[in-house]
Amino acid sequence: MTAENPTIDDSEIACAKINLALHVRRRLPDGYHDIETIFAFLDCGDHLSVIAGTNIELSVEGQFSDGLSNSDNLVLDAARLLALHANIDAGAKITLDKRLPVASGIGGGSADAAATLRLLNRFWNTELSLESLAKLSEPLGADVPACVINQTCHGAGIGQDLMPIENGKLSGHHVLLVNPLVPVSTAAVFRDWDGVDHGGLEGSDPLLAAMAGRNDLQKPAQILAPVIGDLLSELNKTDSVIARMSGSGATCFGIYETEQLSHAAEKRIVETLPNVWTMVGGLR
Ligand SMILES: C[C@](O)(CO)[C@H](O)COP(=O)(O)OP(=O)(O)OC[C@H]1O[C@@H](n2ccc(N)nc2=O)[C@H](O)[C@@H]1O
Ligand SMILES: Nc1ncnc2c1ncn2[C@@H]1O[C@H](COP(=O)(O)OP(=O)(O)OP(=O)(O)O)[C@@H](O)[C@H]1O
Repeated sequence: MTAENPTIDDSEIACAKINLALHVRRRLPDGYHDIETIFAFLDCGDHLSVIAGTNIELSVEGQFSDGLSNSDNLVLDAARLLALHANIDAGAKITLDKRLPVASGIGGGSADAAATLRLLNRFWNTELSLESLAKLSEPLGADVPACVINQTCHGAGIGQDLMPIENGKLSGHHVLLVNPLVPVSTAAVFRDWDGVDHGGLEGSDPLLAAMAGRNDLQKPAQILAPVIGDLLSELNKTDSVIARMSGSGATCFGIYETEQLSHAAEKRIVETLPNVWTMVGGLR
């Protein structure tokens, strides 16, 4: 067993998260916001692996490792949180292969923290249920519990009141992610939200609810990163059933009925837009 050739038990995918719709309802006294959202997850993302070690250590590699710390990282926060909670003096040498752009609205650090909890829960035999891991993860960030659950969920509160939902009409669809390689700060985007409650989500089928919904953070994000408008306009020219910004941006996604259509859209997008990062995946 090596980090280069991990067995399934020693590795975990930090699946990219998208917000099929994101309605901001209210600013809270602590500066956070009540939202209503539908989280969905791709079957691809960052890769984590672990081997035995005396201390909890992290090494970061991969396309987006530049500038990411191996000492101040959500992966380490998650590992320490689990060790403390389980009251164990365990070590782990973790490797993070960073494939998702940083500060991009698709989970990133949140998905890494969540994957760390699932991975170490197996590696250390701490045997917490997924629901307990999700609860434990709340202090790590608003998106982390949903990333722990790692399946389509309705989210309320600050995004941590979760209800898993069936994929319904979304089943079998594929997703194209497009990021303009411009980092966007989540806090800055929430700060510029217009402060108006435009209403909640309607309907229970995630695809239909998403189609009827919106992303209230698009406007403020697009002021910070105008290129979001170009991404959406190009995605809308493909065969997507929905094209929308995810989270606080700047990543936008298209949803397609087949894998073939998602790859055709990716080809078109990279031919049209210079300097974008793309990823295609199935929905979990
Ligand atoms: C935009 C979303 O990605 C949608 O799923 C999330 O709401 C953000 O989740 P996240 O990145 O895990 O957020 P955190 O790391 O907890 O918070 C980053 C910053 O975003 C703002 N924030 C986040 C979540 C929320 N419901 N309201 C907020 O106002 C706060 O200013 C906070 O300081
Ligand atoms: N493992 C990690 N991967 C990415 N960012 C991390 C990680 N650990 C800590 N961070 C910090 O978290 C910040 C937010 O990055 P992240 O990629 O999680 O944002 P995001 O994609 O906007 O997430 P979300 O969709 O949850 O809002 C970064 O500026 C980075 O410094």
